Amino acid sequence: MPIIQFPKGLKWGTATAAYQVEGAVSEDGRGLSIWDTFSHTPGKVKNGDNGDIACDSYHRYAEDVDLLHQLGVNVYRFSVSWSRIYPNGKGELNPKGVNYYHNLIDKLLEKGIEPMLTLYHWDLPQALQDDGGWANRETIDAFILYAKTVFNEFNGKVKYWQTINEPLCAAFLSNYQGVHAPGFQDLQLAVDISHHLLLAHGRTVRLFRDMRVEGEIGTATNTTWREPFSIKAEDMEACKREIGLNIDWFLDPIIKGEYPGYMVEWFKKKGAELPIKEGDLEAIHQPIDFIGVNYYSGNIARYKKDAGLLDIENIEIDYDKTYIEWPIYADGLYKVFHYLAERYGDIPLFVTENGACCIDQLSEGRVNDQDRIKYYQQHLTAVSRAIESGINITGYLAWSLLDNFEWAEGYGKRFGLVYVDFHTMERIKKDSYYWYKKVIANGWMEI
Ligand SMILES: N=NNCCOCCOc1ccc(-c2cn(C[C@@H]3NC[C@@H](O)[C@H]3O)nn2)cc1
Repeated sequence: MPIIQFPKGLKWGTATAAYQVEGAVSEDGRGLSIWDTFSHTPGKVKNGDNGDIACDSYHRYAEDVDLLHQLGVNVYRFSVSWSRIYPNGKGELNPKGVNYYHNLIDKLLEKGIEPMLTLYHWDLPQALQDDGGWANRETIDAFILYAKTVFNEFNGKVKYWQTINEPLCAAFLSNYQGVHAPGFQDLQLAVDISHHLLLAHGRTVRLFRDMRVEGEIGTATNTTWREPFSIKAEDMEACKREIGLNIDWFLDPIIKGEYPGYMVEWFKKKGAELPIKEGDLEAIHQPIDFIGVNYYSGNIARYKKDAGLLDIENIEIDYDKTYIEWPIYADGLYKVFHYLAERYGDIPLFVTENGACCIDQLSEGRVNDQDRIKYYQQHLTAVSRAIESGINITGYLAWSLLDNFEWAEGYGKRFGLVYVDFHTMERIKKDSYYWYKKVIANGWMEI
């Protein structure tokens, strides 16, 4: 059986996010977030699911850290709930919220696990949304206050930091497609918010440097791949737009100091213009220590006039799909790595999310998720191919440690290495957990 060897220094871990796992939404002073509002709005989330309890990780974090320790990871990525720290987004600090994250981080460090802290994973305090949310530039100031507080509290304990998770989703799924909180459908609003999220990112990185916070700070970028259906210019340009909205739109301003012109023109044609003010691009254009790569899927695609935002249609016939209907296309991850290296140079790439949604049948206390194991084998092969090609990949985090609240899909879409019985909160290690544990321990995998 051939094996694939990984470099000794590659960091291994898993990832979660506050609203998806914590629960305890009204406990110890936490304020409401836009996802509390959105998930309690009828029709927004499948089965009427919400994050009120989720995986109850707020009370069970020690158990979760034990699962991480037994798994053998050296990094655990989680996010801080802004409205636990500042229940109204700014103003009065909530010490009990701060204390929860000290307890979580201390427990991780006790077990020799490096925390990777995401400052914003979509759960904007509702009080700030009531004042216009990310459409209001003043929300950026509130974010900087929040970031400063988190940096002050956890500097020295946390060595890996991420600013804003998947700004494509936070801007466009949330304000153009309208399928995520707060649920607007307005392209100009989405473009405005994408710019303000980049401003928040850049000013946070500047603050991180000015405060001399220890460690590394980076992004958490949606990535996807589109293989042109043909070599016709219209097909290739359509694919470039899809990849460009995921990657170029958010990383060019950070790394190159300018937006991708072809996308600026595309949005202008669609009636949306960037709200750039004097000094904005300089504020965004701050050196980062790594690009966080969140990859799930890709496919063949071609130009189709007036199809969606980007005049593109997916041709998915060549691929098996996961249970969330995303095509399985591991070669796309390999191409994303090369795309990032060619476009942005040798900035370290850290895979901060990759994983599969599977049906996951619990039978006699076991979940035989061979489909998820195969997904990981395929995508870790892409990681190894890229590393062997000279791409600077420093870590790999599986999404996710636990089955959790998968946003508008609710709890019916399971991504965890650990099965969660949402009636009892029992955690049950899936076969993929044991498989991943072996890969981490050995530093290689059989294929
Ligand atoms: N043609 N139009 N394109 C422009 C608009 O694209 C629409 C893009 O849709 C998308 C894009 C990305 C996702 C997605 C979901 N997850 C899983 C979560 N990641 C963070 C963590 O919380 C996980 O739960 N990762 N990525 C879904 C839908």
